[in-house]
Amino acid sequence: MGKSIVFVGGGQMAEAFIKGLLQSQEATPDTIYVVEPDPLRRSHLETLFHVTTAEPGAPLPAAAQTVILAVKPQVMGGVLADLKDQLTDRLVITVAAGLPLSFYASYVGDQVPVIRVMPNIATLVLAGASVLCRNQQVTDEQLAEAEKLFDSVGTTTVVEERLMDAVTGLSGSGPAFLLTFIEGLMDGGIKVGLDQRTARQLAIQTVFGTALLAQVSGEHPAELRARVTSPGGTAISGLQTMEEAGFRGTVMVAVEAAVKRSKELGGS
Ligand SMILES: NC(=O)C1=CN([C@@H]2O[C@H](COP(=O)(O)OP(=O)(O)OC[C@H]3O[C@@H](n4cnc5c(N)ncnc54)[C@H](OP(=O)(O)O)[C@@H]3O)[C@@H](O)[C@H]2O)C=CC1
Ligand SMILES: O=C(O)[C@@H]1CCC=N1
Repeated sequence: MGKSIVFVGGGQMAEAFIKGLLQSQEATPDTIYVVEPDPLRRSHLETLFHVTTAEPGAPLPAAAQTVILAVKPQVMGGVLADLKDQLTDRLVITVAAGLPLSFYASYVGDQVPVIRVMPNIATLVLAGASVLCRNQQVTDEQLAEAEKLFDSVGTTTVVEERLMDAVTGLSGSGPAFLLTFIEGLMDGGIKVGLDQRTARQLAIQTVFGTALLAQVSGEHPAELRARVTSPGGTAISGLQTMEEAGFRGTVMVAVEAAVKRSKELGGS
């Protein structure tokens, strides 16, 4: 990309992006500027990535054409109220859950190009799943530029805005569900006598390898699962317990609950 980028908010998501952008060489430290109130976070990011940081209130660098808003939805209104005059000539990219494009227009007007993104935490290891939508002011060139940015840290999908809450429930919140599943696998292993280190390694590699298999094969998960499930074997015994406990339904309801919360955060 080569042009400078401002991150407003230097928390978990900003850190994931900065790491990904630097690792993929899509940006260099001198092109990244982070606005963050917490001095410990600022110093953490400076030490780790050699980027420039500042407290909120300092003017944003004039050369930065792209501003990535990475603060919590609950504080976004205040951030936009403070920055609105500095956002008019830039491309605004927001990663906040829930907030619709109209929310940004209510602060900065409807002439500012805004791209709404739902990334996920796997961006940290260049394996994120980002989903984008745009307002009418975003040109095809700006969208392509944003896609390139997010492609550098994983996959990018462009959707209509009406689907953003749905993807927030699935790919945005999904890592939390999967990590809980990994914990469950680990605890199961520990319960039957494995040490923690072995249980962790096996749980993670099993989830990783299975996801890779599902991706590479292109087969429906049910077809792959049938291959692991020998008649009268071990897997079918475990699967029966999962079905009896309503595991699949619980996962579905978890996605739905996250979607509901995304809608609430967006005010609907
Ligand atoms: N974490 C995730 O997996 C995902 C998060 N998101 C979205 O990304 C956004 C950021 O989330 P996440 O990184 O997890 O949150 P964090 O709380 O880790 O990061 C937000 C940062 O913004 C800082 N901040 C608060 N007020 C201001 C301000 N006025 N100006 C600049 N920075 C400010 C906070 O500082 P302080 O803590 O001192 O208040 C904090 O360091 C959210 O909107 C979330 O919905 C989207 C997808 C996945
Ligand atoms: O929990 C959250 O609100 C953020 C958005 C998606 C994942 N984490």
